[in-house]
Amino acid sequence: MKSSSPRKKHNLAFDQEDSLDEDPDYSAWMSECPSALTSFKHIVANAQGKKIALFLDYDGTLSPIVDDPDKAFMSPAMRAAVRNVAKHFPTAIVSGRSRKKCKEANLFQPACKFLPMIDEVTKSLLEVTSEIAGARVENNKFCVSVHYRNVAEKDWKTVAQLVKKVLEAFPRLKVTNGRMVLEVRPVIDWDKGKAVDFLLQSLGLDDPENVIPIYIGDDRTDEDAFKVLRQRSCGFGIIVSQVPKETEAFYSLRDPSEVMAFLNSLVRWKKHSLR
Ligand SMILES: O=P(O)(O)OC[C@H]1O[C@H](O[C@H]2O[C@H](CO)[C@@H](O)[C@H](O)[C@H]2O)[C@H](O)[C@@H](O)[C@@H]1O
Repeated sequence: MKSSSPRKKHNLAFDQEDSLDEDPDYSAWMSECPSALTSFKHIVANAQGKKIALFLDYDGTLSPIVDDPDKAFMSPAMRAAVRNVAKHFPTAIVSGRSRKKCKEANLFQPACKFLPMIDEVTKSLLEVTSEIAGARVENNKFCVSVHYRNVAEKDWKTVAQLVKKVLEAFPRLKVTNGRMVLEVRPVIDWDKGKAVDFLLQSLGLDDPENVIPIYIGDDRTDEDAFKVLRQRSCGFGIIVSQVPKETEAFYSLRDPSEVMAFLNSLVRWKKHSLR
């Protein structure tokens, strides 16, 4: 459940949140993946005459990481920043979380035939983890999260083994690692990168000459979106992290408060450019 960065000599937990300001490795990383705030002028210079399309992850990007996933809320100031930025730029929140049904939604559900299987695996995961103090199973409709943030470190391995064992009966499901979470999802050709492609196309924004997509996210699933933008050579990813990480993103921001500052700067820049 640990990941290492090839740029560091020692291992770093993917979720480690201590600031490494003084760490020379961190400074080296910042020179490869500079702050989107200090590089703001450069970013908007590239966007001159083009439309910016914004893609935002939720947990750890718009809301701070908290112990209870049901209590991961945007602050009122962040809510206002997102609302504001969405008035000026096409904006989407790209999350693995489920959402309440929306009557006017244009639904595209590539994992829809997996719904009964997801319910079934959720039951099994609930059963096997019931004895592990702090373990939490969250049914996200098209995937299931097994959280171990509140589990004693000595039991992390057991959680991973239990999940692995359950999945032996579900060969069409796979498990990936997130921030103190094991995510069980269908083996299909779908990820946040594909979601960004789909959204750009269906919103008529698939025009690299005139549209600059910006994707901001903090987790491993967001890397698929960063990769797509890098491959398209159009737009860029911004990783939210306080520690050096191997990433396909071009820029970085430290935490949700810097994300909010970046969104507010975009709005100010847009208003200024309309004057
Ligand atoms: O695929 P994503 O949209 O990036 O979702 C990743 C997971 O996000 C949530 O978990 C994370 O945030 C929680 C609240 O701050 C935190 O408690 C947890 O440790 C983090 O992993 C969500 O609850 C999960 O279902 C998603 O898989």
